[in-house]
Amino acid sequence: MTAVPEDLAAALAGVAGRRPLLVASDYDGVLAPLTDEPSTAVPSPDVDGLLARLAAADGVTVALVSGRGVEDLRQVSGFAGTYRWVGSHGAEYGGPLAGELAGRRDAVAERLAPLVAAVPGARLEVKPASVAVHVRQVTDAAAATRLLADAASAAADPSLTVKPGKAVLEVAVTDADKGSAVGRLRDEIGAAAVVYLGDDVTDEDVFGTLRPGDVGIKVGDGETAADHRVADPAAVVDVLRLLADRLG
Ligand SMILES: O=P(O)(O)OC[C@H]1O[C@H](O[C@H]2O[C@H](CO)[C@@H](O)[C@H](O)[C@H]2O)[C@H](O)[C@@H](O)[C@@H]1O
Repeated sequence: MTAVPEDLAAALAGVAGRRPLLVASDYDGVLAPLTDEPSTAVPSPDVDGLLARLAAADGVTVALVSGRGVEDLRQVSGFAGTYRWVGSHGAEYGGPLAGELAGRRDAVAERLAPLVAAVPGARLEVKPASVAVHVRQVTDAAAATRLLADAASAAADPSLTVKPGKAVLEVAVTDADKGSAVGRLRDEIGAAAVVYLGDDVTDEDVFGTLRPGDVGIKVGDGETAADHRVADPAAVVDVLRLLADRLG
């Protein structure tokens, strides 16, 4: 158990009385520690219970906002609570994606596959609205950097959105972003305040939209527009527990 930084504890105490309250979180690197293989990135056993406690509080909505597709996120997380599920960096919002996107995504995958196949350890992940080039298991750092640059060049097309992340580069066939998705949730719920936790570049799209009285929490190192920071997913568990305790 780690101590929640004092300024963050005070901010959580401030937000705990506001309703409706939206508590939204990224998944990988926040609710689940990063792993070499995406299918093994599972949360600590406490996380679902804490999220469920938050979601059970009157006037509180819990949302999972991930770069993963929603089905993948449901499976890998094993979460069973009543949450809002937003996947594919916001492209999957309130239901599955239009089928016509799959053809465009497959064309991107076809373009990137030979580049990935040429680099030992690299992997291509085909998701509902994007293709991700993973280099976490590429041992040659220069080859990994080159591959990400080559993939970005191959995806230089105004109809595509390139999203860099942790040991990954995603090429999306929509221009959805997490900031717009959280804004949409905020409006839909009429949220008086938002708590958002994230660790990666794509989460900065959310931190940049937060308003006075909201609580943005960056997990781990790196530049951020968030006002608060904790070290890792273990510290996130403590933050969720403190907030759940505050909500009663
Ligand atoms: O928005 P998130 O929920 O954080 O999802 C972002 C991406 O997460 C996954 O990749 C990342 O986590 C993997 C498992 O720990 C890790 O191996 C990889 O290096 C990370 O980039 C997922 O595979 C992607 O589809 C998500 O977009």
